[in-house]
Amino acid sequence: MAPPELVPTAAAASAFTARTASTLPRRAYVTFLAGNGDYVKGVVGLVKGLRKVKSAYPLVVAILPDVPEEHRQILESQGCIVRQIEPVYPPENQTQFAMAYYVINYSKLRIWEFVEYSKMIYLDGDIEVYENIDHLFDLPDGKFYAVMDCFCEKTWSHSPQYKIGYCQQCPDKVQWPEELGQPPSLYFNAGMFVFEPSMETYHDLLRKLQITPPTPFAEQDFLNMYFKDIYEPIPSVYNLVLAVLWRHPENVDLDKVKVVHYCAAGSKPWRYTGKEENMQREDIKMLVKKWWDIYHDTSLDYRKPPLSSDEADPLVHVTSESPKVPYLMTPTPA
Ligand SMILES: O=c1ccn([C@@H]2O[C@H](COP(=O)(O)OP(=O)(O)O)[C@@H](O)[C@H]2O)c(=O)[nH]1
Ligand SMILES: OC[C@H]1O[C@H](O[C@@H]2[C@@H](O)[C@H](O)[C@@H](O)[C@H](O)[C@@H]2O)[C@H](O)[C@@H](O)[C@H]1O
Ligand SMILES: [Mn+2]
Repeated sequence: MAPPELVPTAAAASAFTARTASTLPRRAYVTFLAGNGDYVKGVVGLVKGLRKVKSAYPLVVAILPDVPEEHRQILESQGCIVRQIEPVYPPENQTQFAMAYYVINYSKLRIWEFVEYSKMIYLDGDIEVYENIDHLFDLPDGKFYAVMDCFCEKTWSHSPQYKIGYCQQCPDKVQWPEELGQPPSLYFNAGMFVFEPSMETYHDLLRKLQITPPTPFAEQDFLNMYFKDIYEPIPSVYNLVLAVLWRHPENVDLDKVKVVHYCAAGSKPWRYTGKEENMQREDIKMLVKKWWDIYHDTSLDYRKPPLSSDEADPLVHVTSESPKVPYLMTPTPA
């Protein structure tokens, strides 16, 4: 039982509830952070980019336990909502992932348990939002929205698509040979997607993961299998997979791109050296500078909003007969 001096009056309680109900962000962006390395810079760049485009929704960061306290504090100081999650591992396997570290990306699946939000947009930490995309939250429920990937990079050299030069970005260039059966279903890049958290889906994902043999693109392959029937492609302006710039230049108008995904080898801005293939392209150098301009822009740093009147009043008028509701984080009276 909370001590009487801390139970708010009915008026304060209903004000709190009303404000919470109207302002509780039933929608949020969410990203994923693992390890004690430099991806935390990616997440800081992401939250500052969302602030620059005046997004109305917060950024939740699902962090693994191996993210150091110092990185958590950096994220909280930038206004992120930090949520610790437990790792998710695929079943025992001998799979060669396209990148060895992809095995940690299965932990992304934990975001389906963030059911305090009705709709979320997942963004990798190596993504930057350059134009407001809040309108994607209004897409109809019941579907899984994401941008189609590209199969032309060496990372796909294990696949039949790559071997015959087939890519969904240019389906008419190379016909899918009949002897290979059906062409592959539309396949999305899992660095950005619009989804609805749900405990039922969450438990089903984890259950199905344990009986699904892992494949080279780890959780991206798994999510494509799982959401195959409700996947809805959205335009590539919402997730420019950088390789498309040189693999399918006819499919890109950089002036219209809203979201850039720095997933090409050597393109992570905070690690950029310019040495890898394609990294000396003028458009890549421009996009890397664009990311750094946001990262270094102190005007985009988080500033706590001024407390509203009743929040500013350290002691919300309390009496003992008020209903018990979670009171504001008012400091205990001296
Ligand atoms: O050491 C790592 C590797 C990956 N990630 C997270 O997992 C996402 C997916 O990895 P990555 O973007 O490197 O994959 P890519 O899109 O380049 O294939 C990253 O964006 C980060 O959000 C992380 O936090 N730490
Ligand atoms: O764990 C698998 C990862 O697979 C995806 O990255 C790939 C994919 O985009 C390929 O098409 C590219 O060729 C490749 O460079 C890039 O790394 C997602 O971006 C990432 O979030 C994550 O799901
Ligand atoms: Mn990525």
